[in-house]
Amino acid sequence: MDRMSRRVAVYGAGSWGTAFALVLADAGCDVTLWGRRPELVDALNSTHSNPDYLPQVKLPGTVWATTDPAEAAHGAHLAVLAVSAQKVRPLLEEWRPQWTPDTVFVSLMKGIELGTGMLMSQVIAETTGAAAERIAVLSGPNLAAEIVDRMPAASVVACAEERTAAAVQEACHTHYFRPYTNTDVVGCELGGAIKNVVALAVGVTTGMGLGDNAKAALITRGLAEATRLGVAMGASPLTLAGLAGMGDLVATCSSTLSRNHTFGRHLGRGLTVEEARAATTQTAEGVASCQAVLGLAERHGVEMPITSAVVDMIHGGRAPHEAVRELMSRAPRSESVRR
Ligand SMILES: NC(=O)C1=CN([C@@H]2O[C@H](COP(=O)(O)OP(=O)(O)OC[C@H]3O[C@@H](n4cnc5c(N)ncnc54)[C@H](O)[C@@H]3O)[C@@H](O)[C@H]2O)C=CC1
Ligand SMILES: O=C(CO)COP(=O)(O)O
Repeated sequence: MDRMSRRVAVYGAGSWGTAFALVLADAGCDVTLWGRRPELVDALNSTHSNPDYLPQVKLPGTVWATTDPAEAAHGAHLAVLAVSAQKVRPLLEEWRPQWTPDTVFVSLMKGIELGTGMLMSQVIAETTGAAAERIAVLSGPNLAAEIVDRMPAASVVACAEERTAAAVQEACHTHYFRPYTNTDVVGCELGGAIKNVVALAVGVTTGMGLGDNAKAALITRGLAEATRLGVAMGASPLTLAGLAGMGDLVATCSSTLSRNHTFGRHLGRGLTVEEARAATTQTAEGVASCQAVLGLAERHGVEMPITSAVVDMIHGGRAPHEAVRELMSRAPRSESVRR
């Protein structure tokens, strides 16, 4: 990357946008972090911390926050998107004129758009007009609260154009953050979105006190669901077996830091969906995206019983113990059945 391209815009000053701004700054980039709330942006600039999401972070002086999206875009060759997946479309439409024909977009978002069933890379392509060579996604086991403590983590940067993936990899490679490249964008995005749904299911069984065998079964069969849908949509099963699939399943389904896992635990302990929502101040993407994932599964003729159970619990009023009973009483089958 040339000198100019060391300027990066990160949109979304929530947990992951803030943590990734730190990674980029540690990798030598000058980062402008866009946030929508002036009081949070002021706090970021005056304290170099993020009191609302990650008070423990100490951002270096090369991270500057702004509420002005045009200021964020100015001179930045990378536009990193870290807002909630269901909220990004109108923002991209509004901001489109601020980017240049060279801007490379990097999605950090792990969700599928409700209504359209589009992956975030597809939403970016449709709203900005950018070609696939300029759209990358970053996905992997990357809990923001660990990253800001500079604890070791690996991730995947995927782009149809290997050189773009390599440029993004170079922009965010630090001594504690190790990104791999991949050209399988669909596999990486599906892995990131579906692990959130599986983490909700694991959270439910954890909240119900159903033990580690249940957790292992959900993680493994959740991976089977992700792989079936991925293959039907053109992804490589190896991608789902990698960091963006299995890796992120392990992190998210094991960690109490995960918002999806925590939301599921609330349900498993007997909270209603509304009570769980009220207890969750940050984005738990699986809550909305589970419906979009199930829609994709139906469109592609793929069975996803865990996803279906999560949709039933969150959007259909099904009690957790009923969902567990239904999953366990499904007709016996071979482990190798593909669809
Ligand atoms: N937190 C984490 O550890 C990780 C999160 N992710 C993904 O990153 C994405 C962002 O998640 P987080 O930063 O964790 O969520 P968050 O809840 O901490 O922050 C969400 C951000 O989106 C913004 N936002 C929400 N609605 C908006 C709207 N209508 N207009 C403008 N901005 C709006 C919020 O102001 C906030 O800056 C999600 O897709 C998540 O799955 C991916 C990897 C790790
Ligand atoms: O994606 C994540 C870790 O890789 C964060 O998971 P949650 O969104 O469930 O907190």
